[in-house]
Amino acid sequence: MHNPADPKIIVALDFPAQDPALALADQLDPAKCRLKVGKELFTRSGPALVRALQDRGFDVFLDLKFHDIPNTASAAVEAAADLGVWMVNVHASGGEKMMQACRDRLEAFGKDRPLLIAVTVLTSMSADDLAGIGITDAPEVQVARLATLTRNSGLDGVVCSAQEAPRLKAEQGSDFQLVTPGIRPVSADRGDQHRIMTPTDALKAGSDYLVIGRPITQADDPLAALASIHAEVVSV
Ligand SMILES: O=c1ccn([C@@H]2O[C@H](COP(=O)(O)O)[C@@H](O)[C@H]2O)c(=O)[nH]1
Repeated sequence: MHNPADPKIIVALDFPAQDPALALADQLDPAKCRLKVGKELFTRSGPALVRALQDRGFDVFLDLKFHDIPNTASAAVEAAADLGVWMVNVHASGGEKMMQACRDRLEAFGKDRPLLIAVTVLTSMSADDLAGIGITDAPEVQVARLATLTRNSGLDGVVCSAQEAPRLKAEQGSDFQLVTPGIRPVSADRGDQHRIMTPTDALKAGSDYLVIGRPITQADDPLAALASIHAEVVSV
């Protein structure tokens, strides 16, 4: 059910500089969406940009997908927590020891710690792409395997496709958070995304948060695009 205190839409600010990112943020309402800062924008604009978004009242998901040895990944997660982000992520394929080290490093932050989630199988990947890296299971099977590893490592949830949400909610429980990119309104271009779903179908399938980038940021009228998606999801 829709909870106005917990916006479900996370707008991916995939911009090459801070000016267009802040220009869009200045038109958005933190009560209606959260914001995601990924590799491109963070590499160009860094922690100052994250603080500028937080100063405007936004929860920030720092989507840097850390994947490294436990000591390095956990130190990076701690740095994200020091920044006061709402959510941070690692790659589940970094393994249980890496994920546990990241979770342990956040304990010192108590109730102020960010949500820690793990990427399972990128939503751009198909079964053929997985086979290309030596994984012959279907994407849904590999996602389910990594979700179990993630939950057993004590993390809060996973990044997956909404297509996998029904299975993950059944297997991992309703409290295990599902963050789903690959969201495409009916008429939107899928671009490089493979495992996609519409906003309404994703929420019905069990997604907790919808990550949406180009259908909003590349629209002729980004505000109208977001308003249309928002109107669609508040009625689910
Ligand atoms: O599996 C994943 C993990 C992360 N992403 C990120 O989400 C957004 C999606 O943007 P769109 O423009 O709506 O495709 C983007 O920042 C990705 O880095 C993902 O797509 N899939």
